[in-house]
Amino acid sequence: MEHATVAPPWAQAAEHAIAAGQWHGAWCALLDAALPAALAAQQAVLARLDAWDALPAQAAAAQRASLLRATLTALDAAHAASAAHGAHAPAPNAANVPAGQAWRVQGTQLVKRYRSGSFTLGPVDVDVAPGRILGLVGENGNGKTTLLRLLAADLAPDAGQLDWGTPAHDPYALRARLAYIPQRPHPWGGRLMDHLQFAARSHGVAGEANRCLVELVIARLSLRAFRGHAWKQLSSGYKMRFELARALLTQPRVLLLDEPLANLDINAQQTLLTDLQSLARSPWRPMALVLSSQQLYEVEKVADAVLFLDRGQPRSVQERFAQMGGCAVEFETTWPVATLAAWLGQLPAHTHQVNGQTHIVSFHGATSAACFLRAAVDAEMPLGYFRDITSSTRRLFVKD
Ligand SMILES: Nc1ncnc2c1ncn2[C@@H]1O[C@H](COP(=O)(O)OP(=O)(O)OP(=O)(O)O)[C@@H](O)[C@H]1O
Repeated sequence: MEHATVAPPWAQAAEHAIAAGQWHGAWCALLDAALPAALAAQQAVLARLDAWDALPAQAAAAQRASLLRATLTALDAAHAASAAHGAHAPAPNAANVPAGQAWRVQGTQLVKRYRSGSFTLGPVDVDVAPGRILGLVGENGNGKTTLLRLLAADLAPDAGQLDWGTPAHDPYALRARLAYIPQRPHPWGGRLMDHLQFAARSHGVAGEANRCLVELVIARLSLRAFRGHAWKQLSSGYKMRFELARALLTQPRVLLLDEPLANLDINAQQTLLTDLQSLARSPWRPMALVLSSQQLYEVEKVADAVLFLDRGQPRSVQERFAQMGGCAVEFETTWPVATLAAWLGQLPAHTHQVNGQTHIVSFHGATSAACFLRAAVDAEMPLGYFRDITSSTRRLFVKD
């Protein structure tokens, strides 16, 4: 009896997006699958991408779906063939990294002291496996950049050990697969496409493999329309996407980003985080990803773990939540302060902090966020915004 072949999860996700008419999501899934594919498969995907761009705006959904499905089928076949040969297409990269290397980013009892000031980071432990995302949060000046620079081998720790799973005696292998995007990346000269091709070339990717890799990466990061742009012509959001494209060309195993969401509008933040999440969790080339951000809620949505730094010291989020107990809510209302205070006075034991227009109420007893919301609705409180922050690191930013 013949068994129906079950499509791999990436192909199922792509098929789902195609069926739902989510063209961008479908292309993202297909391009993620194309990046580690053999050159011939990459060329076929690029040809279909050109065909897609040439479709008239009013092209029927069925025609679009059919083009995407043909791309999916070709990629699925290419990956199945690679798997049948026991490996995927060899990465066109000069780095002499042993296959199957257990890359991760691990820091044990890391300490960094700046001689010129009184700031000390740590001791802090970090351990991020491939495919996992660690979010670094904390107020300004609490050591997020310092920690990222230690993990990026950009700063040497005063104490503690760093391990990326690569031989410590081989700094080239390490540098080749470790990508760090600083908060304020340096300007670059020339045109975007030329610059990326040069970056790929300097990582040993030449000729047609270079063209295909760069084209796929710029397509994946929605940079196709900006091929000919210079640095100063790009908005902050697209500058960040460029940095990410340049990092991806090195096929990093560890990706470290300092405030990648700064200066991005809310849609751009969400798109970038979704991209980072799917790139980090690539079934072919998973990356250990660490990012710092002030956008707590956005980071919490994608991170597997969050490290809160307070004056250079790591605070155990779970431990703090256990100590705090109860629940906490954040909301905005147009009620006058006196009206709100009178209404809150009827509620069970709580603390109330005001930050600009935003209120945070923490309950010490058994009151749940749902109870608070029900009471607010019953009182017809005008609510412009409401969030249950009981399990959010936002609570750790609240000043007593
Ligand atoms: N090269 C340096 N020499 C001396 N002190 C430094 C140096 N770099 C950073 N610091 C200090 O170390 C502390 C932590 O800085 P760091 O940039 O790591 O914090 P951060 O949490 O990333 O801040 P932000 O959110 O503002 O980027 C700050 O007090 C900063 O002034």
